[in-house]
Amino acid sequence: MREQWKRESMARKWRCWVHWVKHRSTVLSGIPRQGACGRLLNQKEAIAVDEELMASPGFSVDQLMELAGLSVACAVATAFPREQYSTNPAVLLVCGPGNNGGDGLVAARHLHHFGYAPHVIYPKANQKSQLFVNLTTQLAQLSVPVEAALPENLERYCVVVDAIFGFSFSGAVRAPFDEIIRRLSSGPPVLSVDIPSGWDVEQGPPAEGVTLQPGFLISLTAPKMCAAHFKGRHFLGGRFALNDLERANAELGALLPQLRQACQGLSVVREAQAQGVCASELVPGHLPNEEVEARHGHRAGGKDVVPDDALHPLARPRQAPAAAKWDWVGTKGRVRAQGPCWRPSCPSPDSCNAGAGCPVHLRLQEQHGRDTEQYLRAMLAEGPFHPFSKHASLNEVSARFGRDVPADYPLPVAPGHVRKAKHTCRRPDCPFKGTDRACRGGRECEGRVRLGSFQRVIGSPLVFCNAGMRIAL
Ligand SMILES: NC(=O)C1=CN([C@@H]2O[C@H](COP(=O)(O)OP(=O)(O)OC[C@H]3O[C@@H](n4cnc5c(N)ncnc54)[C@H](O)[C@@H]3O)[C@@H](O)[C@H]2O)[C@@H](O)CC1
Ligand SMILES: [K+]
Repeated sequence: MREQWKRESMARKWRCWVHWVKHRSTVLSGIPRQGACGRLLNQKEAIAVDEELMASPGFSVDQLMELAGLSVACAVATAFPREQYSTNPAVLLVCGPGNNGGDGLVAARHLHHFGYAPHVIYPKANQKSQLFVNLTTQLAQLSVPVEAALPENLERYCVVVDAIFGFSFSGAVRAPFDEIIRRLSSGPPVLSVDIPSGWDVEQGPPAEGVTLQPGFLISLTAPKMCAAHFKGRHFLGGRFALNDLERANAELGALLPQLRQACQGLSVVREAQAQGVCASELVPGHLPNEEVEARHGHRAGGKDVVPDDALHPLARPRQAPAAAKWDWVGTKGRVRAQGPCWRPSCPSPDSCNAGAGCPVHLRLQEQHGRDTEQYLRAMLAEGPFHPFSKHASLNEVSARFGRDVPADYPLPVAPGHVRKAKHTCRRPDCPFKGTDRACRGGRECEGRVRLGSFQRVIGSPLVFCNAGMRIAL
């Protein structure tokens, strides 16, 4: 009986699995299904999506490139906000011979308008296509430098945009890009467009040789398989995906609410920059082996290039909440420490909030007596009273004269609302007995008696008063 139940259960599971696989493989129209991973696009799928976009919805290359380039510029503006720099931050854009390079040329134009100082390196300029000739002419008219060779000093750039190779790259990197990639691998942080240059579109970084390890990646339309090996901060740009593709790609589908908020062609660029809307950051967990901790971009030039507060909220390192500090229990309840003590002579400013436990307050009280005029003057010379202090009304005097209260300025020695405390301590050895300091026993008596202050109060001998016992030290 049990065996039969097991067999039926296995058969049920198998039928479910077959149904799921069949359903999944019938969604993408016009996109090769062999090797489809469902999560990340392989090279053939990426090319097919490109062709599909141009064939049926009739996107032109110019359109796609313009939107892709704008997304790249927005990703740069999000990762390296313009406001963090006093002058126009220099951005180096290294552009390759294909459309990936074209994205870089478009991004350079947008970055110029965003207030950055783009510098384009375009070693194998495409002179045959009118589109590329137009893009370089547009840059020339904005006085954006376009050169063939990588500059000697890369340190002055806040980020390098790697627009060398995209999803059509294959084989080993040929000259002159091999030397360029070698130099970029040890320079400033790198933001790769669609594919980190030199990486296999499906397998990821090459097993040997110098490898570019970008701290930032912006995938266009949908992440490709090599993105599974990427451990930096990941953006998604170029929102012209087909509905079929969105439906088929579960992870892309999960991102749709985020993508929908965004608008790729916002006319108000500042708003687009501020919200980072043109390039949506992927949430952790999107990629199969992505770890939240790996999203810092540490590997970009070996520096921690992304400040924690610039990370996606889910990717920020978790910090233990600061332990609540309590200063003293007063008649108004527990007073939370608000910050360091403001009194310059306070020996423990970090643990004291200038309240009743402040060593300065205790010292002056012992020195001049409780609530005496000398005490009040000495305290005002140290700064204002704690807002919960019974003398807080004297802070007006402090606000008026600062710490130099004139000697002839009358101070209310015993504020009317303050009841004079009675000495109720019943310890025979209470050090405050007979002094003008009223002790109510208990913790007040025990806790406030310190060796030094005790000596000052009663001179000698050194005696510690504790629960009525007399202990000679
Ligand atoms: N569908 C999309 O989402 C869009 C894609 N676009 C961009 O277009 C890119 C693809 O463009 P392309 O198909 O033109 O190809 P690539 O830009 O990837 O580059 C192809 C060029 O690289 C050269 N090349 C290939 N392997 C090489 C090697 N080992 N050493 C030296 N040179 C090599 C080829 O000779 C060719 O000139 C994408 O990655 C993306 O950046 C965007 O422009 C538009 C929208
Ligand atoms: K690239």
